Amino acid sequence: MTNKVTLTQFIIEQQREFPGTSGSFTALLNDIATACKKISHYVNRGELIGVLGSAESENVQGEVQKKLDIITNDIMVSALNWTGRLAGMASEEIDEMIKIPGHYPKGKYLVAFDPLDGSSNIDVNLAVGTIFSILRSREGIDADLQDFLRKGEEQVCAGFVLYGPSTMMVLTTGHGVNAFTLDQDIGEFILTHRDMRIPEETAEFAINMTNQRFWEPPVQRYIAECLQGTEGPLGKNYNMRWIASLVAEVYRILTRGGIFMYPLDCRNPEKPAKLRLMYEANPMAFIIEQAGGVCTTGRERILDIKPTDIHQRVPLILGSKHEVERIVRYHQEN
Ligand SMILES: O=P(O)(O)OC[C@H]1O[C@](O)(COP(=O)(O)O)[C@@H](O)[C@@H]1O
Ligand SMILES: [Mg+2]
Ligand SMILES: [Mg+2]
Repeated sequence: MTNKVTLTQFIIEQQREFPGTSGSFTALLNDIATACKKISHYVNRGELIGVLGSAESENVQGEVQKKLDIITNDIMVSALNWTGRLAGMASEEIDEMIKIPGHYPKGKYLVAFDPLDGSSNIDVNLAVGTIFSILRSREGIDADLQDFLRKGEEQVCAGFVLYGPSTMMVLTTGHGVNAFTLDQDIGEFILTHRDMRIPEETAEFAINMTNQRFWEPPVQRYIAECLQGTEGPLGKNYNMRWIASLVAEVYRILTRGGIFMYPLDCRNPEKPAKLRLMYEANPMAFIIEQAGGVCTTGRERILDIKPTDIHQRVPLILGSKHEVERIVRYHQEN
């Protein structure tokens, strides 16, 4: 690769299109990239440094935390809270909104993040990731909950880092989707995938089939039709994947198309969905739409949802345009 473009160079180039930008956004992205490089180090070393396994504690979601859920959360918080670029943070692993300590300056951005996505995979050495969503806030003032509870439509940036065979950052600032591969030799994220586009057609779906009996009729119908293959109304044979890691599923869909579903289910009326709006669904929806895909609950565009809680859960259906639109139609017909 002749001319290696680093993440910093790429963002500065993009920012040049907006006269008057202060550079604090570029600096914030570099802070996040530095934190994720550190996380990549920990994830890569695993039991060599004794970080695998359970932490025997529960998070606000009622999930037993992995040691790395806590370690990656601390890495993100300590990389971001002192920089003067943030007015507040929110994390999957912390109950309340995270305030910037009093003695640090307050900035004009908010970051909501899932420090370790796909955490059930970490002990079995499968792909995991970090997901982040950036919103603007009132500069120099401690953010409050209302500053956070804004539609995904208002995000200024969304991204995720995939810790897979290679470590990659996927990013959008509302001008398309680009991916960067971490060059471990120089410790830089290098632009390797420019302007990623999701194919509109697909014959590959991802869903946790073991939840089938809890799904609503539109999803039951769609999956039944996929399984009928060429003999069925969809007239083509489908393939199935389930990695149990949202970041890995979304990266696959960005690369070769597909549809991912964690739909509404009737198992527990208190918890009708699994994935979280602020730091899973919203950032992925921004990325998917910027790459030409569609992202919905089945009934509502994810980016139009007005959040009511930092840890709110939503049904999530995303991917190739024509396939997701079919499922939205099935919900309307139902
Ligand atoms: O274990 P299940 O039900 O298959 O769910 C897998 C899903 O849960 C998640 O692991 C939830 O994310 P966390 O690991 O951050 O809690 C997603 O990445 C993944 O898509
Ligand atoms: Mg997650
Ligand atoms: Mg997580």
